[in-house]
Amino acid sequence: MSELAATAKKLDAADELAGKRAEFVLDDADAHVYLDGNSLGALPAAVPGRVDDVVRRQWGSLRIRSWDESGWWTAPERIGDRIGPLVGAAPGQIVVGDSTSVNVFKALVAAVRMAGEGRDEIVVDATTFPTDGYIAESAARMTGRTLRPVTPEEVPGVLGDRTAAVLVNHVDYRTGRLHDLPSLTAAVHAAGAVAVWDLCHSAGALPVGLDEHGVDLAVGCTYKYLNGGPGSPAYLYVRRDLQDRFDSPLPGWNSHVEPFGMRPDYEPATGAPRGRVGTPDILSMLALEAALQVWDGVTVEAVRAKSLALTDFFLECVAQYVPAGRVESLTPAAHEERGSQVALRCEDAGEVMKRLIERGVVGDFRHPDVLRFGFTPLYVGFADVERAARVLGEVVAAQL
Ligand SMILES: Cc1ncc(COP(=O)(O)O)c(C=O)c1O
Ligand SMILES: Nc1c(O)cccc1C(=O)C[C@H](N)C(=O)O
Repeated sequence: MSELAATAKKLDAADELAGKRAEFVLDDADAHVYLDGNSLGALPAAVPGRVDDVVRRQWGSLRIRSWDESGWWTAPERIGDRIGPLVGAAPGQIVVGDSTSVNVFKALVAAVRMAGEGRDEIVVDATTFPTDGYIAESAARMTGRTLRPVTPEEVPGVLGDRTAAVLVNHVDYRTGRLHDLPSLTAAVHAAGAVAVWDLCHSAGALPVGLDEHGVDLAVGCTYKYLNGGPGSPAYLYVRRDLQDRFDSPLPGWNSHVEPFGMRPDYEPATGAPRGRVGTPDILSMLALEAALQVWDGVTVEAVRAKSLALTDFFLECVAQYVPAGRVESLTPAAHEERGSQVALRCEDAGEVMKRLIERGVVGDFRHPDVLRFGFTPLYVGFADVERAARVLGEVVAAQL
């Protein structure tokens, strides 16, 4: 056994989260190493039974009664409150529903409306996952504001009296860089603007501290580190003291103060339900609720500690196994700047990832030259990490 394999064994033996892997449906450890949970989280074992019950009993037998009797109507806020502790939000501030893209739209337009008429600029993360940029451009056009794309590092330097809202990613989807949420939020507030954070790549991987850091609005998906399943609904956080000022650009009937009054005039609900739009996607939503059970007894701090240990160990193994100069890490070495993934620049990344997947190491490729490896601490172990780096070394050596 190599020295690194022996180290992996020791680290796995000491891992307090190791038992969580059994709560997921995964192949045998020697079949696949799954390092793509930052795109689609693995299936929690509790989900199929719950979905079966929701479909057969709640829908099949109870039918319409399930809106009340099975808790369908209140699911968006109930599940929002289950996500709350994972992102540092007290109850009553998160509503689950719609996609991240739709929630980016709701949050950004509402942020511009909160900021008031005098402010004519929306600042957006220029390195963002594309959907946020596309929607910010449309939101700017619709609200008559100018869009200013800058890197997160440049944000403090462009803030001023003109800034209405700022949309930033907590963790960069390509590089895995973790942006400084507390200081950027404080800078946005000092300029009198509204901060909107996209938590897709941080929620469930590291502490976010929404309430603690006074974030105004936040959105995120649930199919990555929260393991909600393909297309599972996203969520929207509106800080409690801003909820009365949240003026939704999509005021659907589910966000009405009296939805079943069927009134022609719109009067918004109070609290988190104001972020709703239309009928919730119950099947996906209740699958997500079952998926969130894996968090019982787990703290985000423990997940973060393991995440950093996994990514550190991966970088160490890559340095040992991969021929010098073949890959270059785009992910910051400093812990305070790292999310839960490692991105390696590699000239023939598309071909290399294909070979890796053929050999059972599943990461993903991002244009034009990035190998991306996501580490989900609830089901990835140190032996997985050692194997992934070793196979990567063999694959790139063969491609030379
Ligand atoms: C940062 C970020 N925002 C948004 C999205 C996607 O949004 P949606 O769930 O609407 O496809 C992703 C990934 O798909 C993402 O990485
Ligand atoms: N949402 C996705 C999908 O529907 C298909 C394939 C990938 C995704 C993703 O989530 C991609 C992911 N946001 C990324 O960071 O690349």
